[in-house]
Formats: sequence, C-alpha cells, structure tokens
Amino acid sequence: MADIMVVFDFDKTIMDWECDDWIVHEFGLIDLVNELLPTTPWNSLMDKMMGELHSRGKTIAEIADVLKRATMHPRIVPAIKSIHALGCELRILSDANLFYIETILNHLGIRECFSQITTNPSFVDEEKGRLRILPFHDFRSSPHGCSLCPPNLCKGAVIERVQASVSAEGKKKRFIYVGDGVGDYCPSLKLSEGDFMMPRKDYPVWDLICQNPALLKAEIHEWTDGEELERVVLRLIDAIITEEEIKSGRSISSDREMQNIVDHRCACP
Ligand SMILES: Cc1ncc(C[n+]2csc(CCOP(=O)(O)O)c2C)c(N)n1
Ligand SMILES: [Mg+2]
Repeated sequence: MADIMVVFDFDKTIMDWECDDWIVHEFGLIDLVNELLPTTPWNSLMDKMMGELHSRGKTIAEIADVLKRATMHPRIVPAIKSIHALGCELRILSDANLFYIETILNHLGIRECFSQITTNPSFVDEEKGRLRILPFHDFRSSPHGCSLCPPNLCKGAVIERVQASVSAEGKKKRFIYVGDGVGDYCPSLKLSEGDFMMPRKDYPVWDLICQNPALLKAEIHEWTDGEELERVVLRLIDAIITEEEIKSGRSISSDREMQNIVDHRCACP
C-alpha cells in the first residue's frame, strides 16, 4: 500500500459542473436563486431550493436522475480507478453535499474507491420526503474563524485534521490535492513539503496560487482537463513510489520519472 493520499475536490474537478448550478439550471430555479441570493448564505439557499422542489412535487429520485445526467470528462473515472489500483488512499473534500456526491459516485460505480467523503451533510426528511442540506461547520455555534473560506466549510481546517490524525497514528503520508475553486486555496497553504498541489489552470485556485506561489510548501502541478489530470496525477504517484523505493534501497533510480516531474511543474506567470 502506497502511503499516498489523493484528495479530490468534486465540483469542476471530478465533475464539469458545480452540481448546485446544474440542479438550479435543470429545474429552472435561476430566478428564485437570484432573488434570494443577496440575503441568504449559499448553503441555506440550496436547502431552501430542495424545499421548493419538494413543494413542486419533485421527488428525490427525480433529483438523483438529474444529478446522474451531469457531465464529466471521460478520463476522470479511469484516473480514479487507476489511482485506487495503485494502492493510494482517495478522499473527497467538497463544498457540494453528501447526497449529490454519493448519488453520482454510486452511479459511476466508483464510490468504493474513496475511503472518506468530507462535505456538507444531507439527509432525507423521511416524513416529508424532502432533501435537507446542512453546513459542514455549524457556523452559528462554532465558527471556524478562517477568513479565506465560506462560513459553512473551511477545507484547510479539514486538511489539518487529516494531517493530525495521520501523524497521531505514527504514519507519514504524502498528499496530492486536486482542486479548482477559491475554497481549495486554504488547504493548499496547509500542505507540507513533499506534498503536491494540483490546481486547475485558469481557475480561481490557480489564480490565487499564482499571485504568490512561494506561500505553498507543496510542489505545484497544474492541469487543464481530465486527460491532463490523469497524466499528471499518475506521473506524480509513480515518482513518489519510485522515490520512496530509492530511499528504502529497493529500486534502481529513475531519472526519467524525476525529469517528467520537473517538466510538469506549474508555469505560473
Ligand atoms: C453565486 C454563487 N455563490 C456561491 C456558490 C457556492 N459555491 C461556490 S463553489 C461551490 C461548490 C464547491 O464544491 P467543490 O468544493 O466540490 O468544488 C459552491 C456550492 C455558487 N455556486 N454560486
Ligand atoms: Mg471545485
């Protein structure tokens, strides 16, 4: 088992879409969202939209069917399966919600590739058959205090918690973090030397990182689409495994892999 943990963002990383936007678009909720947006935090807004769908007679199965139609790059699923087959631990860290993510991952047959999904909780109100979406952090009773992140979820705090639990077990893991959004910036700052940050090129997290790449201790490797994500992540895993083998004296050195890594470093302006 490789001591590598690959952390995936979900929306616009695994999926082409932000799932909330997909739902809002497909169910024709855009006007209502725009009306409520100035006065309602996003997380509560989506909970309200689930109430709205319920009152319009839309079932949870219909919501699931819409989610299953959301598109993604054809290399994402093979990439996830390959990472899993290489013995890496895979996790999801997302500001979507558990219902969306589990519905889509089960539909794709890759739910079992992930050891943990950290996101906003959701549950079905059994009595009413209505989907509820809750914030990951209870921001009224215990705000996370991070100014970079939305009130409902600080992904940096989650990464710190994961790092602490890994070291409490006396283990050392190398992290690879793949993401696109503003919310992926805070966790990128928490990664350690020897870790890898994979920001999606020309997306918000890439713009933020490029303002001052020296703030990151992790090595930065950009990607543009599912095909490049697959290529870069598999190359990084290969290089980490080779490096660990060299350190433990189990393998011949691999100049080729190391050169590949250097070639693919982020070309931030
Ligand atoms: C106008 C507007 N305000 C706020 C939001 C909220 N929001 C931004 S990114 C995202 C999903 C992140 O999931 P992941 O962490 O998996 O990328 C969410 C729920 C929005 N979509 N539109
Ligand atoms: Mg995202």
